[in-house]
Amino acid sequence: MIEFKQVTKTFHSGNQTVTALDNVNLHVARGEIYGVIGFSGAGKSTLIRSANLLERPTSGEVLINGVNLATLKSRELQKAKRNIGMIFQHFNLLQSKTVFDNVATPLKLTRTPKADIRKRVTELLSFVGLSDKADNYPEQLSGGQKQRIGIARALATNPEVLLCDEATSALDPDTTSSILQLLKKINIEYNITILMITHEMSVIREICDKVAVMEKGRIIEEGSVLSIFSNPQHPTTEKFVRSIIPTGLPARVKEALQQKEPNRRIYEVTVTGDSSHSDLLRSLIQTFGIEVDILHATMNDIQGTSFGRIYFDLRAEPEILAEASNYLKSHPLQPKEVTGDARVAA
Ligand SMILES: Nc1ncnc2c1ncn2[C@@H]1O[C@H](COP(=O)(O)OP(=O)(O)OP(=O)(O)O)[C@@H](O)[C@H]1O
Repeated sequence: MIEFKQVTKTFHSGNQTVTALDNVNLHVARGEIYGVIGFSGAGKSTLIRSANLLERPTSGEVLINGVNLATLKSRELQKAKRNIGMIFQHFNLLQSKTVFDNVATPLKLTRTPKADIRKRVTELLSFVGLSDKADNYPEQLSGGQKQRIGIARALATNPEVLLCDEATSALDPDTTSSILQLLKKINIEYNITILMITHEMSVIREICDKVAVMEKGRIIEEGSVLSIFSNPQHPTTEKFVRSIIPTGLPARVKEALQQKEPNRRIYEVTVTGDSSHSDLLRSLIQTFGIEVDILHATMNDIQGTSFGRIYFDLRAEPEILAEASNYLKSHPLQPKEVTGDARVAA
């Protein structure tokens, strides 16, 4: 649906060259909500603005439904752009126009008949829950209401794609949540593909299916939200995950990790929704007659699927521990021995 192929964008200011996008490849499938997260200056805005040609890539191509917008003539380009709605951090509403006229603007530009405009705007205002605000002006609305109007306007031309540029960054947590739920509703009811950029992991956690992490113009990690949250690989990704899910261990567990004893080994296992860690622990006890203790466990929830990390120790004679260790090496849950592991104990 949206495909970035080896996209590079450089800016020149004075005698300096900034590479805002550095050979970016990204694929957003139809119907997905795809989040891109990164710290300030990572290249997120440039990325999302390249999706509708607000920025033209220096090299590489962006395809929407297989079409590279940069190759279209102006008329076709206008038509293609109507298929891509966009909402902004600061809403970008026209202050001198009423709510109704703001939502109607894209339809007036396409010379839609008046009666059709009225029908569509009325429908959209009802969809975003603001039918009673049609005659108000933007300054009479709260931030959340302004964003709802921004969303209604973005949907006016029935787009297949919605781009969200830090759409909730100016809003308080409750309002953020209600706007995110509205975006989810749009995704489900209208089957609109959503590409959003944010610097808040909580936004990704609440509604995205997939996430890409950007740093210095590159995508450093991507995957399903569950896999990124439960098993981040890159230190920057880990930092984002830690920003909403504390991963620190209690002092007593850290202490235990540092003590090496011949009759004891400590393991860490990451579990998600359907993975059965109790089977793993039971089989250790039954097969090896081993003593198993859970030292610490964390559990979290992402869009209804739970995931977490369990630290357990095994106690037995060294030969039995060696056998159990071999068994664990080939176990599908891939428990990792962390006895004396300085990284985990830090
Ligand atoms: N028009 C421009 N001219 C020169 N440099 C630019 C321009 N737009 C972006 N840049 C630079 O490109 C890099 C990426 O910027 P971009 O705005 O895409 O990052 P971002 O991740 O969206 O950051 P933020 O969250 O702060 O908006 C930055 O170093 C920025 O200074």
